[in-house]
Amino acid sequence: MRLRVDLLPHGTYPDVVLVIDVLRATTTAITYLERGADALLLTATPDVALALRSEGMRQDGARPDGESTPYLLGGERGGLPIPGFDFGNSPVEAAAQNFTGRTVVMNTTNGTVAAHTAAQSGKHVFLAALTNAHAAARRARATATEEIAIVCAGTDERVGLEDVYAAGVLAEYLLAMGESSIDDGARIALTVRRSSGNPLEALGSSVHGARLASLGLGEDVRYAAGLSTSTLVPTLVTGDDVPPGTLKFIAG
Ligand SMILES: O=C(O)[C@H](CS(=O)(=O)O)OP(=O)(O)O
Ligand SMILES: [Mg+2]
Repeated sequence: MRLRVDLLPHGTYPDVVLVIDVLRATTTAITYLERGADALLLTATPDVALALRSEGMRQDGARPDGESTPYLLGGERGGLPIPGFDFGNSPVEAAAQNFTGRTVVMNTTNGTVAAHTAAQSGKHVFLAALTNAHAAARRARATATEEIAIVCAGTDERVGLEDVYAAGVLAEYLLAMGESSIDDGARIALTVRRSSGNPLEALGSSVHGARLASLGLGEDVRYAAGLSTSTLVPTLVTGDDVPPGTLKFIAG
């Protein structure tokens, strides 16, 4: 088995891909499914998300529960909610809601883009964060036949300490589960994990963690630092019901 860590999304992925965007997209995605969402649709652009909702309203009309569409929109630009969306990209906000029976359509600056890159070639694509680290590692190990690629989303095409740290946590778990050859990306991630303190210290010291704190979103950083608080692993599925320009993830 090969274990590979890409510090930014690039290249092609022949087998299993774990996409990480700890702050905050994959942490928030896990939370939506934890809070009962039927599915997540990760869109390529905000416009695809807005068009989906308009189309859903046109087709469905009013639903019996008084809601006009099964779609709820979550996402951000510059860390703040996108105009016309229902939610930002906050796991704390998501954890306070009940999404039963709803599909959450997500678009974010980095995480949803990384998922689209991974899905272009990956055979099995999962979303991972610190909050589901152990379950995601187990799932990857059980699924892979040749390679596990951990793909860090980064921020605006720059490497993010929070994602590399989480990749190191996943790599540690994976190496404890069986032998693998590891690339230099995995060595870097393991070194960062071992030298950056506990999860909250690591996330808090990252540029993006500090930026979120300055936006008043420090509670999201604290939430994202919760290690293996969930056993849920968002899993990419395909099928005729997946709208163009989106990736569908369900709870696995
Ligand atoms: O919401 C986030 O934390 C970031 C947004 S940004 O880096 O502040 O623009 O988005 P994500 O896609 O979750 O990295
Ligand atoms: Mg991020």
